[in-house]
Amino acid sequence: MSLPKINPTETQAWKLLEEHYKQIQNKHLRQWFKEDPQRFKKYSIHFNDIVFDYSKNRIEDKTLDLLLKLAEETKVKDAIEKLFTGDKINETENRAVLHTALRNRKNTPVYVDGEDVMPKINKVLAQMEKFSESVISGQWKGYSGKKITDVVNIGIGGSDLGPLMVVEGLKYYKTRLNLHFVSNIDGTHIVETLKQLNPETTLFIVASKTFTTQETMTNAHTAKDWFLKSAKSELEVAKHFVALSTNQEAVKNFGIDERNMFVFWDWVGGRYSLWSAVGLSICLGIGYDNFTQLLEGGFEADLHFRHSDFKENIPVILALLGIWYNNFFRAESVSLLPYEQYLHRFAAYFQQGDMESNGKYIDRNRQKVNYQTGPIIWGEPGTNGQHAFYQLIHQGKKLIPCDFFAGANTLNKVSDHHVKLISNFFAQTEALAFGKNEEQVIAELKEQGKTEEEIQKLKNYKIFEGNRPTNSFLYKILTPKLLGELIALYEHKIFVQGVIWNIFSFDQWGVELGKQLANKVLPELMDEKYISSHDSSTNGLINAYKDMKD
Ligand SMILES: O=P(O)(O)OC[C@H]1O[C@H](O)[C@H](O)[C@@H](O)[C@@H]1O
Repeated sequence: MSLPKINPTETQAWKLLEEHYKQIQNKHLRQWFKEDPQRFKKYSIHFNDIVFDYSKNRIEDKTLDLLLKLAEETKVKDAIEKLFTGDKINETENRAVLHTALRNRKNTPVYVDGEDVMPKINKVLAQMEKFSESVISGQWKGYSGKKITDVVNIGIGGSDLGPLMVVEGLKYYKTRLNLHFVSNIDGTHIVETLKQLNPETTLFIVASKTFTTQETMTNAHTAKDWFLKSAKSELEVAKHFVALSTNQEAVKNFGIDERNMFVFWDWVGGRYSLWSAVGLSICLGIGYDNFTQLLEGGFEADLHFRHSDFKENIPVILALLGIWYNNFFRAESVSLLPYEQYLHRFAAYFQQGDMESNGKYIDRNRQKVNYQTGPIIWGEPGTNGQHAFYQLIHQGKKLIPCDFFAGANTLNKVSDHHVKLISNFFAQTEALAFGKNEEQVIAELKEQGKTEEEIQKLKNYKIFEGNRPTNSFLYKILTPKLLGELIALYEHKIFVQGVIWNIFSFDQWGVELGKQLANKVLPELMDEKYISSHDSSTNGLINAYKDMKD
């Protein structure tokens, strides 16, 4: 059974939301907060150690009722069950979507084509535990008998961004190993990484779901050549190279011992794979126990998502608010702003998670949609962003809904840094919502002793309209479990939006054309002959390249 194929704009809820939007589009958050002092209580959800406050959104009870009705009419509840029970909801690739099974800590059976996948998941987890413990403890030795000190994960996209974000995010829990990530085909990436490393003490993880990705294969070969220059014998490769993949044949052909292969399956999407064998670099970076805590967090968020009433359901509410701004206010982007330096790759990770999942214009009926789908995701950690792009969020012409994240406690207590950090977080969401009106600006300028003329000259520039919506995630402290929760909540937000937009969130055909054309262009760059087989711009650039290169 597949997902329903309902055009959301044809639902009754959508039409009512359009009407409702017209009525409230100019209403100010100041007004809403004045009318209802209970807004925070009403529009916030507590889940484990997280307080999720969505009261600073341009909504009222009716908005939420209609959005929930939209979820009902587009059959989100059924879709959630299909996701968790191994239905082949990735229809264009005829695959189930079961990253949730990878973190199913209760171990209840999950079936794909009649087979319970839990035993094989557990087998790989046990392999990951044993391997990571032996490398961390130093029992695993390199070819010259030394302990491993550095681990290089070679992968790209989902085989890079997830583990990189988590290893950075949980650096506080670091093991003695130093983790490095090489993704780019630009040789600079691997060259600069290898410069710091000793082949005798370096372990390479080649992470690729397909084991055919150009970047990863090229980097893996370069790493192997570099290693063999010092190790001299192919036999030593087994001590320094492991593979994470679904493609056993290609791993063997690369020369990696099958015992050093950690498998996963076609029902794990690349951008959802950090919970699978792709998490091996996480196990090495923060230890297996912490990795299981991350899984535990993901699992608890899954239970919350699957079983909570939609009114209390963080991913569902996040998704509906996103649709409210994306499709009715016509906002084009969402900014993710962690006030937590460790989460500096969080937005980059969800750029792939969200934009590769929902950046689509063909619906589940194979037709072009007549409404907006996935937003642009971007962001940087606070407070850096405040000194860079917040000007546009506060006073620009574009509406940019923002999600803020911060811990009530820090892992690095140093003088009064944390309390200052947090004061900025609270202040920003307050400023965005309520702004500063003309009266306040004039009073402020008067107090500064400005003349009437000076006040007239300056005042318009100093007014903040406000009414900029934000969500806030305040959590107790950043732990592996907390990060697992946050990631899974956002994964499910993406899922719910894809269901409502009637698109297929788990394929990524849009990345193919560029790859195909690059393969066509590559041989054309190999000689000096000018080419004329493309359009004039592409020909011009290729021929200019031929003139310019040494
Ligand atoms: O893990 P791999 O098979 O090497 O794929 C790496 C990446 O390749 C492609 O560009 C896909 O769009 C991504 O979803 C994927 O994560």
